[in-house]
Amino acid sequence: MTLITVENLSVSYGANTVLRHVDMVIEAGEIVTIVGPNGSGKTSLLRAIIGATKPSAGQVTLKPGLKIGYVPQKLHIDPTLPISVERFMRLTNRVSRKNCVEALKTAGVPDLLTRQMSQLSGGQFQRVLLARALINRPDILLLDEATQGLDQPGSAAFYHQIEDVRRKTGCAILMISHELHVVMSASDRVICLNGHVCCEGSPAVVASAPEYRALFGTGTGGALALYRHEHDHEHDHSKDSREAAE
Ligand SMILES: Nc1ncnc2c1ncn2[C@@H]1O[C@H](COP(=O)(O)OP(=O)(O)OP(=O)(O)O)[C@@H](O)[C@H]1O
Repeated sequence: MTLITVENLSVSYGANTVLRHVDMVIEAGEIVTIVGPNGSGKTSLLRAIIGATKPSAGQVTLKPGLKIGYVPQKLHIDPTLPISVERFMRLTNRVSRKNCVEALKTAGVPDLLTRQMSQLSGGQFQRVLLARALINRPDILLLDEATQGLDQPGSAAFYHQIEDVRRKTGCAILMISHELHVVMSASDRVICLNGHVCCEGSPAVVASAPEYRALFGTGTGGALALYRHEHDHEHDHSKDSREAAE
């Protein structure tokens, strides 16, 4: 079942057109990652999907009644503000304590309910944001650079958590990331964006696509291999070494 259809989408800020003719479909239950250099329009695309930015052309169609959970890039909470995890989670959602506990469990941090937000580690904080996005049982989670500020093992652990969330809840996931090598392992499909869709496909296909390599170089090919054991596809390393030798 199709959750989101983006057709011929263009987004402009004044005379500056940042997205041109973008077509994209997100199906139920899939994990899709959008990669692209700074300023390539990734956030603008997410904002157009949630209706926060108006397209200058084309359209976004959501499945009727689609429930979206949003995990922001970063959220600043005044460290002097005493607020518990439970209170934070219930600020914007009218939910029971039981629902909070369930969501924290799904996000991999079952024991944080009574902790202070200001005392959480970066990874715990992002998982609380994830739990908050899960409370209303969304059909799809949107994550905008959700691992910013985490180190590489922390990011990898967060993305494994995302895969686990998908397994447990069946929700689709659309995420933006710079950390191509880490995030790709968790993705069914990768869309490489640079004002338009440059290329798209399985992580291995995108990593070896000339358009992707032109934008990001060949460095991530080897790092992707670190995660190969989690996939049933093959990655053509002969090409990497050939290019490295050139
Ligand atoms: N509200 C706005 N008004 C004017 N220009 C904007 C606005 N939001 C974004 N832009 C411009 O649109 C372009 C795309 O920005 P966007 O944030 O969508 O890219 P991004 O791929 O998410 O970038 P990054 O990886 O740096 O977060 C940039 O050149 C940015 O300066």
